[in-house]
Amino acid sequence: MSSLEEPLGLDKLPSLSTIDLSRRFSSNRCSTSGEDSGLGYCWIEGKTCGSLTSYKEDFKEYRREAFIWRHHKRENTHNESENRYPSKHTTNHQQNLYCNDTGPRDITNKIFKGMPSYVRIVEVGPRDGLQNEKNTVPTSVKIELIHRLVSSGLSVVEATSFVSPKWVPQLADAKDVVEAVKNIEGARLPVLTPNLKGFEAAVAAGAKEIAVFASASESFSKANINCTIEESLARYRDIINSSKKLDIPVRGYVSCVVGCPVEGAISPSKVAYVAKQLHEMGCMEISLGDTIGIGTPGTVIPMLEAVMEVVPVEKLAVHFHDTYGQSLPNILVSLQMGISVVDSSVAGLGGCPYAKGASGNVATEDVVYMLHGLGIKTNVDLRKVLQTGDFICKYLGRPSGSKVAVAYKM
Ligand SMILES: CC(C)(COP(=O)([O-])OP(=O)([O-])OC[C@H]1O[C@@H](n2cnc3c(N)ncnc32)[C@H](O)[C@@H]1OP(=O)([O-])[O-])[C@@H](O)C(=O)NCCC(=O)NCCSC(=O)C[C@@](C)(O)CC(=O)[O-]
Repeated sequence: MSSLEEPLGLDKLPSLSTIDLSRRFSSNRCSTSGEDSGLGYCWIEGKTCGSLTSYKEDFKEYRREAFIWRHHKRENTHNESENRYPSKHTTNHQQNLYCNDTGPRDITNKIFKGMPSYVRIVEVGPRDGLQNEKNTVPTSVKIELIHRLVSSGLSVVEATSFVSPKWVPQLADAKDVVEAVKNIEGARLPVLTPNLKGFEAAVAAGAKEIAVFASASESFSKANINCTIEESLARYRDIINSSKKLDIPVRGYVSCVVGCPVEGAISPSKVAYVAKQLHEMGCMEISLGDTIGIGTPGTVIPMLEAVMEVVPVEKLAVHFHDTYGQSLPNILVSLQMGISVVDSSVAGLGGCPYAKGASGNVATEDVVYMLHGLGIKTNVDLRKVLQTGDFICKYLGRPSGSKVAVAYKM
């Protein structure tokens, strides 16, 4: 059985016994019989039943309970995009994609208490995803990537950076990109600016939302933007003063919130200090970046606790690079702590050119798959994100960094 067919083992998680129906996902039970188009029957009582007949028995047994939930889900998915559910041509793995969308929303167990019902995904692929690419990606490809990401339902797509082309040659076409996408409807298209020069260039090109980026590590601040943390905060106060006059919202990033490629572990109090400064100067949201992807829930939780002491949780976002494969558990604990904005990159693209060893961001496809599996809404069409990841990976000539994308193609 492929890994995707392994039961999720939800019944093995601690204290899950309180769930009336500890349901287990198994792809061989996602029938395409059409008996129930896609709802409710992918989660079967935690019984091992491999055959179709036992599935049918299970299904009858839960049809009643599932009815209310199925009816509710159907209402919610009424206006979802077409081809939402498996057809007879759908492969087994592709079925999983649809079945996973039926994750039991009514998870009552305490470990899921307080989880958001909706998570906003901030797609950073066109910026963070491409900035580290060695070979120049044509402007036309970047523009198509942004269009495709927006059409998948992502409501925030970070488009580019207005930084020195000497420092980040890949994004030297920032002006052309913004001029080409600025009128796209249905999504916010923020751009990074490290100083007033970049801010003015971004506004002139038509940018309507800005992101500034400080660091909790002095060494990384110097390496990345050639100034100290305090100097960067002073620059950002100037940007925010200008942005307020133009009614342009500004997001603030804090990089190296867990570790720094030079200094190693970063203290949560330092992260909290920088986040507080950005919040108090007027950033509408603070994204906490594990730039080199070394965080685990064991280090992310204390960092978030420290930051949440000084910045309201609803103003926070998390931004995990996936170097050690810890992004999804880090995101899960972040959600459990009340955060509901998650940054990710299509196909897991990305990495900061000034953070040695930083791998790509967590893949948008994998984040959406996990969230939908928890019954958390994202308004994102996973199939379209997969197609977009396929598009950019084909252009870059390399496999996707998304596990869901790899499984989906099997
Ligand atoms: C900030 C600077 C410019 C300082 O660089 P500097 O050398 O100190 O700047 P300068 O003021 O001395 O100017 C040097 C040259 O750059 C030009 N310049 C100056 N500013 C700009 C501008 N905005 N746009 C375009 N050009 C600019 C300026 O005009 C001058 O041009 P020259 O006279 O040499 O021809 C440089 O260090 C820089 O561009 N750094 C950006 C690096 C970067 O983008 N890193 C990746 C960001 S990702 C990240 O930070 C992490 C994040 C956000 O993803 C979250 C996470 O993962 O943790």
